[in-house]
Amino acid sequence: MSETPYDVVVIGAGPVGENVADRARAAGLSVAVVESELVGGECSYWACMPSKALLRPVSALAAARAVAGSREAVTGPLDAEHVLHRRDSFTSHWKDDGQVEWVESIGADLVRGRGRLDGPRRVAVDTPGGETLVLTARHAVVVATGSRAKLPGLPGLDRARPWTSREATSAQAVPERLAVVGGGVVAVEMACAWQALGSAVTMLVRGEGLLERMEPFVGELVAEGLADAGVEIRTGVSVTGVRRPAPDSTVTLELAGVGESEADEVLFATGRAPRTDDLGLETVGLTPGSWLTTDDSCRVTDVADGWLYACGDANGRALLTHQGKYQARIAGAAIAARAQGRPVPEDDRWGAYAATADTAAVTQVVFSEPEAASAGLTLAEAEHRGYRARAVDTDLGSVAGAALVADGYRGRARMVVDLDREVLLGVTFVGHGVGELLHAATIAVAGEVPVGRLWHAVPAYPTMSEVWLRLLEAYRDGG
Ligand SMILES: Cc1cc2nc3c(=O)[nH]c(=O)nc-3n(C[C@H](O)[C@H](O)[C@H](O)COP(=O)(O)OP(=O)(O)OC[C@H]3O[C@@H](n4cnc5c(N)ncnc54)[C@H](O)[C@@H]3O)c2cc1C
Ligand SMILES: NC(=O)c1ccc[n+]([C@@H]2O[C@H](COP(=O)([O-])OP(=O)(O)OC[C@H]3O[C@@H](n4cnc5c(N)ncnc54)[C@H](O)[C@@H]3O)[C@@H](O)[C@H]2O)c1
Repeated sequence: MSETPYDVVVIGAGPVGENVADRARAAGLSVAVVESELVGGECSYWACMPSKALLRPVSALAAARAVAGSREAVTGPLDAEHVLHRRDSFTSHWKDDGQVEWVESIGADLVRGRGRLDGPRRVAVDTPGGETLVLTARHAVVVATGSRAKLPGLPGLDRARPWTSREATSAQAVPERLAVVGGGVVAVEMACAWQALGSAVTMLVRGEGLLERMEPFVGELVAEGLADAGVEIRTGVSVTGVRRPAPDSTVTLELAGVGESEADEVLFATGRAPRTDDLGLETVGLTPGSWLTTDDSCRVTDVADGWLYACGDANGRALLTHQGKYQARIAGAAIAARAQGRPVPEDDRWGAYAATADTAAVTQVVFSEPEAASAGLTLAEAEHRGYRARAVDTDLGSVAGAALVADGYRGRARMVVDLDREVLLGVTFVGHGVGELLHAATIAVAGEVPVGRLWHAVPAYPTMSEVWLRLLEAYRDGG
């Protein structure tokens, strides 16, 4: 069997694989990128882009309805047909020509097919034409195969044709009743979108609230917003079985101790599993189906000779496109430096080859109505890590800029201060439009800007950013 040598072989052409390829090519390395579905990955076709295209009209409508004067101009609900049509254009109608062109433009070779490790530095690709190609890597193989929806092993589920995030972001018709199982980010965003598009949504949440990994007030305010929009939220409910007797019949969910719930479609938004199960991990001594543990340069820790890297969802560090792309930039730089014999210092916190933000300054926006946005640690995480930390809270609605944005603006902000160094460990906002407030917080956290210096970062009047003054005042006054 012929073998084609490259400096770097990337498995998976999602946003993360594309970015590793770009950085390696920029350093003059030869690169092959292997993709089994669409170049652009989950993010472009079944995750970030289509979900945000579904949610933006919800937020635009809420903005207009929140202000006297424009409120009276809004005469009806969302037009689902137009929203779905606009969503389709954001996925390029599930065609990847544009992204293929981009891969070609950086001078990487795209290899269509399913890639599998075939021993150290070797990748076997089963092509759509039925051939198997072998690619070898002089310097690095990068696993960027992402994640897929994880479904619980419930009786009847496999015959019930459940929606996962793929169907929830690509559906072409609005179900009359949609049950959503889960209380995490996918559940919240999709409940928000489909309720606004006309479904009667019921959320079946196993835990006590929504978005439990964020500050507790986030889940509370987001739940209020969803309930105001008409979503029924049932917490502390476990689904124990699913029945759909015929393909076009309704679906019945059996709930532990509280009867049943019926819907036209059911979305399981119950977390993610790494796409590493059919990847030949066993040929290099790793366990198929596992998250790939890496060091901060994204090099897989349990493989000798340092040739295997894992970036993006596949390493489980932070399941977000922007964090994965950040890892890709860092891994690409580290691969190039090591290939060129330049030093890559170990444990170089905040250095060019260490994805430090993955543990200290992860950013996330939940695009529900209201939005939630966070950078860095929650108070609970900070305390868990042993920081002497204090949370400072303020009501976003009391900021003049927020009152102008919406009549009766409801929102909240928190900063978590490291009392020993007087820098911020984390910041969280919830309220309409807070996603665009986040980057200032990100810079404060990642930059470890002293609280004393933040007083000199003067927010413009009257913007919502004046929330920073309220937070600093509350900290100064011991609040
Ligand atoms: C509904 C939803 C909404 C989301 N919204 C956001 C958001 O707003 N913002 C955000 O930051 N994150 C969001 N995420 C998370 C985001 O989608 C992921 O973090 C991101 O897609 C990870 O990128 P990746 O390149 O690691 O993996 P993916 O995007 O999953 O790409 C992996 C690629 O590898 C390919 N592949 C897999 N196995 C093989 C193989 N053996 N051989 C060849 N190719 C292979 C796949 O076909 C795929 O193209 C969302 C997720 C979901 C489910
Ligand atoms: N805007 C964004 O940034 C965005 C949007 C969507 C997804 N994402 C990313 O995608 C990842 C996956 O999101 P997700 O919502 O699927 O996962 P998640 O881990 O955030 O939430 C999973 C939810 O399902 C529940 N659950 C798990 N197993 C269950 C079971 N058997 N029965 C009932 N409930 C169960 C959990 O308690 C939790 O509420 C997230 O980590 C997030 O980072 C990001």
